[in-house]
Amino acid sequence: MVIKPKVRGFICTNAHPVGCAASVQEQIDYVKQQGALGDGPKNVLVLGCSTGYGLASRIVSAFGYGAKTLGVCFEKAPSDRKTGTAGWYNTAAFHQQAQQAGLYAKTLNGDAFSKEMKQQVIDTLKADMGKVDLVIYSLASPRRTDPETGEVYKSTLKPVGQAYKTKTYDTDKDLIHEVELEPANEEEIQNTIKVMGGEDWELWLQALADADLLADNCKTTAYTYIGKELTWPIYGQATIGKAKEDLDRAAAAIQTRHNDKAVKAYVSSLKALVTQASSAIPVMPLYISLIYKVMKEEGTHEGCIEQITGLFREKLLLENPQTDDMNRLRMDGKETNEATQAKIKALWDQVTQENFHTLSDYAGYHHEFLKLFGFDIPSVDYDADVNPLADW
Ligand SMILES: NC(=O)c1ccc[n+]([C@@H]2O[C@H](COP(=O)([O-])OP(=O)(O)OC[C@H]3O[C@@H](n4cnc5c(N)ncnc54)[C@H](O)[C@@H]3O)[C@@H](O)[C@H]2O)c1
Repeated sequence: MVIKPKVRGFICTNAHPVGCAASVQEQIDYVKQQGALGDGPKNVLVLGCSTGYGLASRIVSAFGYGAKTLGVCFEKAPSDRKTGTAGWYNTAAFHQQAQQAGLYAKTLNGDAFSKEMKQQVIDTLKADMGKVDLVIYSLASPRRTDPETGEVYKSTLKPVGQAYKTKTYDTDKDLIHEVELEPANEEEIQNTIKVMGGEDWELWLQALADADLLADNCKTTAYTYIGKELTWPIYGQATIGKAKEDLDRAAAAIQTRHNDKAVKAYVSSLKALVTQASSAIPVMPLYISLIYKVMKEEGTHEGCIEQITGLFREKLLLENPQTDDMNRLRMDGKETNEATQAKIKALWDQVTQENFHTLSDYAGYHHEFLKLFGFDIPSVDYDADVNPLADW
């Protein structure tokens, strides 16, 4: 099968197995180039392990620290006629590399919010790995089925309190235009918290504790985006921000609840990057195209793998890491500092349909977007016939 990108709106509906493998390889190579990372986790559970920040966390754990990794993801398998999702191919490529390197890796594909998946993870840990010393919570999902009631909750991306009018960039139509986003009602806010808040993170830690699978001094982190004034109305202070605030509550609750094991639970704030999750958020493609421009000029541009390598090395794995006043680990300083934000704000105010492609790094954004699905990678021959089937 010859596979070319099929982009629909903010998503690409297919993926390239060879391209995904090349992009996983690139991340592994980056980690290996860092040399010895020192002492680290031995048994890592990564929830949301197949793309974006979760995949990078898994790669750093395995190839940076030699850890055994158990991953959970929600991906579609390929068939003879249809490609699998990028996360499927990334996972297949990760397994191939891990096997070659003699690293234990197992991945369970299914709904991480369900009781069944928690049980499968527990059974796998008991059979193969034993207690975990690091749990990464990196799920990004538009919906969640409550494991007790079966009710399905959907998250929304809306401002809170008042309507918000802003510039946005429509990647599909190549158009800068104004959007007015209506504020969420209370039910929409609560539903978003139910999906992207901390409840499921707490349930995971509780399930592991009940099965006696938390190692002493186990660390756990969930990822957040805090951002600044430009993104607050649609992120930090919006429905998704309310859900992320709930992670702060959950982190404190996890530490108190699992104090007997001296569990350390942190929310880690990462920088804005092109991932499947962020491309779906209004305003983010415009904002990210502008920060790519500014941060590349400043020499501070980073991708998922650089952010996560830094997080592990400089913060998460330290005994007493520096935190902000909410006990969060901050890796977003190069984006959110006043000087960088001022440059982005200046571009933001100037940007129009006419100057967008020169003022912003949309070319860089678009390249990264295609790369998420294994496309636009120079070393890959996209005219070649490839086998869409892959497994792990
Ligand atoms: N992308 C950014 O700019 C950014 C910035 C800071 C923080 N974050 C946060 O990082 C976390 C990960 O986001 P990402 O951007 O890497 O997203 P992503 O879309 O690349 O990854 C999401 C992962 O969750 C898995 N997943 C989704 N639903 C699932 C389910 N029901 N069961 C099992 N697995 C499921 C997917 O398979 C995938 O592995 C999120 O909490 C996000 O808010 C993202």
